[in-house]
Amino acid sequence: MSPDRLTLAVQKKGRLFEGSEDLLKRAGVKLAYARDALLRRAENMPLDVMFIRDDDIPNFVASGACDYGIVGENVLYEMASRLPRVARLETVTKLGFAKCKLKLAAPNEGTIQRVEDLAGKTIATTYPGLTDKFLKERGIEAEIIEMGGSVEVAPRMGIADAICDLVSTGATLEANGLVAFETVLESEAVLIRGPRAAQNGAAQTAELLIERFQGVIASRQTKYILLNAPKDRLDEIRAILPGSDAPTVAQIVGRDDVVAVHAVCTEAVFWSTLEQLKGAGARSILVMPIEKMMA
Ligand SMILES: Nc1ncnc2c1ncn2[C@@H]1O[C@H](COP(=O)(O)OP(=O)(O)OP(=O)(O)O)[C@@H](O)[C@H]1O
Ligand SMILES: O=P(O)(O)OC[C@H]1O[C@H](OP(=O)(O)OP(=O)(O)O)[C@H](O)[C@@H]1O
Ligand SMILES: [Mg+2]
Repeated sequence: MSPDRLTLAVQKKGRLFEGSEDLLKRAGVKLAYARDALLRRAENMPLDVMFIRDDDIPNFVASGACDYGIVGENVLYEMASRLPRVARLETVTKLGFAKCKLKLAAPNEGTIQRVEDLAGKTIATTYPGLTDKFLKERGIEAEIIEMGGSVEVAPRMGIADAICDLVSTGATLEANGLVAFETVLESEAVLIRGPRAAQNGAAQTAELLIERFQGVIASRQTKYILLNAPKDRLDEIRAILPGSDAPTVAQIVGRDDVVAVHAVCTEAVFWSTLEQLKGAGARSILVMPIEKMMA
């Protein structure tokens, strides 16, 4: 691998792939077309993107095979519990996608309803390191059964009494007659940096890419709001605008009682926010996405 090109490891296919691809695209990275390639070069910057299985990403980065990686915190911490060099990896930034929780769950209306009930029981999981750490911290002795996937079927098949697995909507748990009773970890995709990244000749590219990633993340829920506000209710309307400290207030030609307000809102704008604004007298409310942001 060229020392002057930055390397970034991302998941080849799966739940992290789409978010990683979207982030790169929004950050202006143009990847050269290559069908089923393990490595794709960026056409417009000295960057190579390596497509691998997510479990391999922390170790690829920790060993210096790649400078950076995009991986779920769940996999990062699980691997960190097994490999000291992974435990030393630096998390550069959270990326705001692939949000899920690692949870303990057991059959509906069974005898396991809280963590203490796990003593002497069996727990199936793809995350033995994280599960073990959680149980040890609480002084509970239980047998951990490692599985590669489809963990939710384990109790029904008589393989384990409980499970420790990822949950997002909860649909998979429900479909398998399971109920969660404890959260072990809250996880999302993160950007990790390896020990050799700083020495790479393309460290400047990394700086630029990280700044762009942070811009993409910040602009995701940031919205630009335009509205007309009665002058005498301006303070009330400003207080409703989510995460906006300095809106622009402009005159409207021919109107003395109403002003135009332009605001960048850094927190989520819901339908209920618009209803509140309308209730405070705002009219002609427009909410627009922001494509790019740089501080
Ligand atoms: N239901 C979910 N909702 C949101 N994020 C999830 C969900 N399930 C998993 N994730 C996140 O996405 C990551 C990848 O999940 P995926 O199911 O694609 O993994 P995998 O099958 O182990 O993939 P690979 O073949 O790369 O090893 C998980 O480690 C987790 O961080
Ligand atoms: O709470 P839910 O929204 O139902 O999501 C949870 C499921 O999603 C993940 O599996 P995935 O669908 O990625 O399949 P996999 O087991 O093959 O990785 C996870 O392992 C759960 O099984
Ligand atoms: Mg995996």
